[in-house]
Amino acid sequence: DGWFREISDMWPGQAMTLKVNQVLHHEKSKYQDVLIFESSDYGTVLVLDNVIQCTERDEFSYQEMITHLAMNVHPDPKKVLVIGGGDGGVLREVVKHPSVESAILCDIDEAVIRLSKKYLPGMAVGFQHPAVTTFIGDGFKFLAEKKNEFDVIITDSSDPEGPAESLFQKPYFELLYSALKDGGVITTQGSENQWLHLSLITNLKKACKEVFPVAEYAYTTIPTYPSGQIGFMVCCKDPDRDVTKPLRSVSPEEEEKLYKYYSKEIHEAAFVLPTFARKALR
Ligand SMILES: NCCCN[C@H]1CC[C@H](NCCCN)CC1
Repeated sequence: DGWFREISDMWPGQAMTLKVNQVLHHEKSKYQDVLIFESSDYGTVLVLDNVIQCTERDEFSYQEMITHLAMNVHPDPKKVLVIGGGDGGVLREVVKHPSVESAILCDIDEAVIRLSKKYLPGMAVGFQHPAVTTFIGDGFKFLAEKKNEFDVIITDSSDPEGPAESLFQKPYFELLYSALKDGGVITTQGSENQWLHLSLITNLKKACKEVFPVAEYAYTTIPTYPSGQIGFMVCCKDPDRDVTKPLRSVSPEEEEKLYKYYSKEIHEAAFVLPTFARKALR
């Protein structure tokens, strides 16, 4: 009947539905089902294994926050790694920082990169920057060979059910820790939000705290993710770093040129949780 329904046991009894004007592409890649459709009101939509990954209308919320919550709490990020992120949106945000000399992306599925370049040019623009290098492969294996190499690592993955499952467990956070230089920062999509599976976030934060001295949970509002928001873990190797406040910021005028969602006020507000969530994540 012309509607896409995001039904999943990860968010029982609820489902975002988007009106479909036209299916643009649908294929089974080596790893997942890839669907791209033109929606009536959210622009082009990328769906993997029936889970909404991003829509043109609201992707900036997620891409900006998962990137700048990390980049702006590092004093001078030169070398950045993105695990996942095959649609290019996070890369687009990373290269907004003049300090970046090298931005490397490792995504397991070439289909996501290929199809994003064709159907999501506003995000895939990130691949065009001269500082960007792209690898196709398993981020877990890629990281295992990297020691003391990156200032910031952003894990922009799909959800725990599917090819990204290993990116939500403690061994992965240990790999991240050893791939980071001193003072390095990571962000990872928090797999759920405070309205859904608070226990998942509690476990994720516990796993992060066993590896990183600093691990804080932040969230952003985004209409097309379940319950209209998504959380992030923000972790740092430096025990004295307060990740809830940006180390670097630009003027409000400059912010309005650089960002559509992020600001230094939003950075701090993102870590302020409602009482029920604050108690659960203590
Ligand atoms: N660059 C955008 C990729 C988006 N990554 C994820 C896609 C799935 C989405 N599920 C939200 C449902 C709760 N897990 C979280 C972000």
